[in-house]
Amino acid sequence: MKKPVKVAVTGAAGQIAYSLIFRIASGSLFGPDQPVHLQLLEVPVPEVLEKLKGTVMEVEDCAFPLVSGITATGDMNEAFSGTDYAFLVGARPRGPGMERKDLLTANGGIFGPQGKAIAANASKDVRVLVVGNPANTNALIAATAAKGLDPKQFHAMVRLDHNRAVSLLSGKTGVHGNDIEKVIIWGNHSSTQYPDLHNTSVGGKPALSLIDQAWYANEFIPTVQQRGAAIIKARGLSSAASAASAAVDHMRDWALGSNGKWVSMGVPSDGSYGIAPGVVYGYPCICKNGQYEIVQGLDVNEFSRAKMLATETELREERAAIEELLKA
Ligand SMILES: NC(=O)c1ccc[n+]([C@@H]2O[C@H](COP(=O)([O-])OP(=O)(O)OC[C@H]3O[C@@H](n4cnc5c(N)ncnc54)[C@H](O)[C@@H]3O)[C@@H](O)[C@H]2O)c1
Ligand SMILES: O=C(O)C[C@H](O)C(=O)O
Repeated sequence: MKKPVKVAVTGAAGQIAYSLIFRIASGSLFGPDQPVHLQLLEVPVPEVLEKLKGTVMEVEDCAFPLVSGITATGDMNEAFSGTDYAFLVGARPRGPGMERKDLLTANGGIFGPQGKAIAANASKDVRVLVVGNPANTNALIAATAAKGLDPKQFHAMVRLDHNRAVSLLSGKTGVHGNDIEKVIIWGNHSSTQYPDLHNTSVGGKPALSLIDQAWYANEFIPTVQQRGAAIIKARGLSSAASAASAAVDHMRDWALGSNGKWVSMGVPSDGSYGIAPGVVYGYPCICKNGQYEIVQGLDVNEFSRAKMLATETELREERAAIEELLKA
């Protein structure tokens, strides 16, 4: 048996965690031969910790062969002790009629202290995926606070949008998602994100040769951009199992490699494609040997450039709005 890896999940009594923890424990993340030690963090409020206890009891009752231990705590230093992989999920979700950036004030304050606690306690190679909204700017806050770690160790999740785009295109073309490649989500996990099909192939053919431009511009893009709101309207709660699934996809590809495939990841901009350095921006990435690289050299037409800039502008505005948190 391999040595267990330590996997932290924050917001561990919440609805995404209720799916995510069980996926990690069952081996969906690292495969059937990798034991995991679960580190579950919640707010130090007695009723919430009691609820977390209930989740832990259920994990125990699954008798998962791969779970080597469980730490459930309201103390972030304990939760991030020796962590190899961290999912920062704990944050308030939006309700109907809200944009995700409306959560910046409520949630921004969570991620600085957690970034600090990760830098102080986690493995120096820790990989952190921020799921809590607004995910891109929260990742920037956490990375900035985590002195001594590389900002590239902090990602934001746009994989749910990527998976939504694949699924929608699959439904339209009748080709299984397995045969759809090179979808890109550029920018923010928000309604300004740009789902780009200019490089996408569907069953080996260019996607844009199979769908008409009007459907792409007027149906496909807005549907992907608004899918989170559509789920909230239908369920009365924000997406949970699909978010957990996307989080597993993101972390697995980052850690184990994407096998040459393009995957969309919110990563700190290095200036690629003219995007402001530092903002956490959705890019097409290829992962290998535990590292990611932004796909370079793509042609960007005027249509795409305008949309990439719109989402970059929103991210700059979010960064300006929390400037004080970046200094703390
Ligand atoms: N990036 C994405 O694609 C994506 C997708 C879905 C949801 N989300 C976001 O994920 C977040 C969680 O969603 P949910 O549905 O699980 O919410 P939820 O309300 O069911 O659970 C959130 C949990 O986080 C806990 N929490 C709050 N502050 C915390 C802190 N400082 N430390 C540890 N735990 C803390 C709460 O006590 C709660 O139990 C929301 O912000 C939501 O908008 C992001
Ligand atoms: O839309 C939301 O607020 C939740 C989540 O970010 C989603 O995309 O489903």
